[in-house]
Amino acid sequence: MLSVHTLAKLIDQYCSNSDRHYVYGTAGFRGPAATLDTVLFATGIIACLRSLALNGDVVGVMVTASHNPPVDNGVKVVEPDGSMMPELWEPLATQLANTLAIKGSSNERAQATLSWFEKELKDQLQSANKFYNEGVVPTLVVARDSRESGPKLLSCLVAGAKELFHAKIHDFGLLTTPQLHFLTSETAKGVSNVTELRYYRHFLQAWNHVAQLHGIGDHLPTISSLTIDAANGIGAPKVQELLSQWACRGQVHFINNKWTNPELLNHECGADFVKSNQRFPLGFNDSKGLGCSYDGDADRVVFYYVNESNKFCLLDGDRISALFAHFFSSMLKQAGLQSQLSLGIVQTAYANGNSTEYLQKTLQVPVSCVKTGVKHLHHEAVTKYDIGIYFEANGHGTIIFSPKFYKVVKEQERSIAVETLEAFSQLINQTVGDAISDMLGVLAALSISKWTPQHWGEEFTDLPNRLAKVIVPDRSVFITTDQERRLTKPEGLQAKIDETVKCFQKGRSFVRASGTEDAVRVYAEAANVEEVEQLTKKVKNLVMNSSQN
Ligand SMILES: CC(=O)N[C@H]1[C@@H](OP(=O)(O)O)O[C@H](CO)[C@@H](O)[C@@H]1O
Ligand SMILES: [Mg+2]
Repeated sequence: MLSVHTLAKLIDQYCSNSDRHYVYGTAGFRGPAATLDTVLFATGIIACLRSLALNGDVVGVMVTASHNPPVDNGVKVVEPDGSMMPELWEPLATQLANTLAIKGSSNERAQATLSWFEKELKDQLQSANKFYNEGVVPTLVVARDSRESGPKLLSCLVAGAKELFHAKIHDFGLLTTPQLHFLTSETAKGVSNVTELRYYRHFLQAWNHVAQLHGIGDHLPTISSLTIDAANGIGAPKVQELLSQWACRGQVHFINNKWTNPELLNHECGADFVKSNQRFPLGFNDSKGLGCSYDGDADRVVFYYVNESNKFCLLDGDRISALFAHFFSSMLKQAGLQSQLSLGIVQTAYANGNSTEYLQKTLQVPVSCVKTGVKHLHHEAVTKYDIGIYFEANGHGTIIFSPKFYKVVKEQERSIAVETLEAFSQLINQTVGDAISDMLGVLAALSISKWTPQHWGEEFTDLPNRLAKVIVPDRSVFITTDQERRLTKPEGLQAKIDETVKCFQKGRSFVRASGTEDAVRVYAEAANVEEVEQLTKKVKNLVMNSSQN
């Protein structure tokens, strides 16, 4: 398919990083930007092979490291329908990046890569090979977040895809991650000349529809103001663009919107900072209104407000699930569809125990627990429910509506509730969690339910909880089962955790290796703050001791 000489030349030019080990994990490849050019080159090839395996269908590529520090970057590949690249392909991406990065001359690296192609293209990638030989050209849509390293890294990806595959590439420039997912899927549907404007038009139209059904004019009825913290990331100009046409824009303040200053990205602001530190982002001073924080690529959102006792109250992913669960069960009842359409929530083990109890006992909505990582939540929501609501506690999530949902709703006699269900399925970006679209969804649900932020926050009380990290010599020895809630290895550790947890009221704790950081995570919750601190400390010690043995 290509000569050693050509590939070696490209390696010389675009793959300065070698003698490293890379893994395509939960969030694609991630790491310090200076170590990633080979990875980006490899990802260009993988994206092209994926497109070829789909007979030239559109594959998306997003260059971002989300909430990570500004010096990091990363990349992930998106399917034509806007979902993540299938898990089966992840090891291929890992192998290719590591083959291109072997220690050796560019000729040796090129040789190794070509042998890998020979071997792999004969097995898993047969269809890609077939279409390649038939002259099919891969199609990619690409974009990046606001990081300084983005343009250079993207050029490595584009070089590989163009020189080796003559790929057709539509470069959208700067986008949020969910915009890229959405526009990939629109392009794949065959819409011609897809531009960024399509995204804004779609979500504004959906908002206007919901607003008109419920008489929401230019003022959100249950909040006095909305402060948006865009983590100094790419979400800032994008949400500003969308909201410039929004009827309720008069109520909005922006903070941390200095996206052109890359050093400020995620610095003391953004969804991850707010959720991890349980405090306001820098610059927040709206004690009467509702605050919301996006992460660096605007695929996560959390909300917060100040209560009467002047206390910071976080409304995280679990709360967003709870709000939507309440809203949709009520709409289904009003539409008389509760027995025809199934509604369910998908959480991970990190969901607060009281949120699960509220969903199951108070709202009587089924809850599934799956492994960490959006792809697992997404899969469960798609396969199990007609309206599948999924949010990680950190604010990443969306709602998925099944084909049956659309069929049933279409056949239904028109009513406000039926039309609201329909309009909401447009207001939510179903391809992936989207801070901007989720924010509009939350504001609509609050307005329609007549819930103030306080009301939302007081539906249930979170159990005190802690999320801690332990650095161990080798995190791969921590093997889990039962949706990551229990350890099977290191041997004996789970029994010790169980013994410890028993001593705490409402105690729960679990340990798992992070998929995105070189660390083991320890989660604990208990009836009060003192107990949760103690429980966390004890379990952390157990983890540390098990690693020393
Ligand atoms: C506890 C936690 O927040 N874990 C995060 C984090 O995964 P880890 O595998 O825990 O590192 O990054 C993922 C990707 O962004 C996100 O999906 C997930 O929720
Ligand atoms: Mg993100």
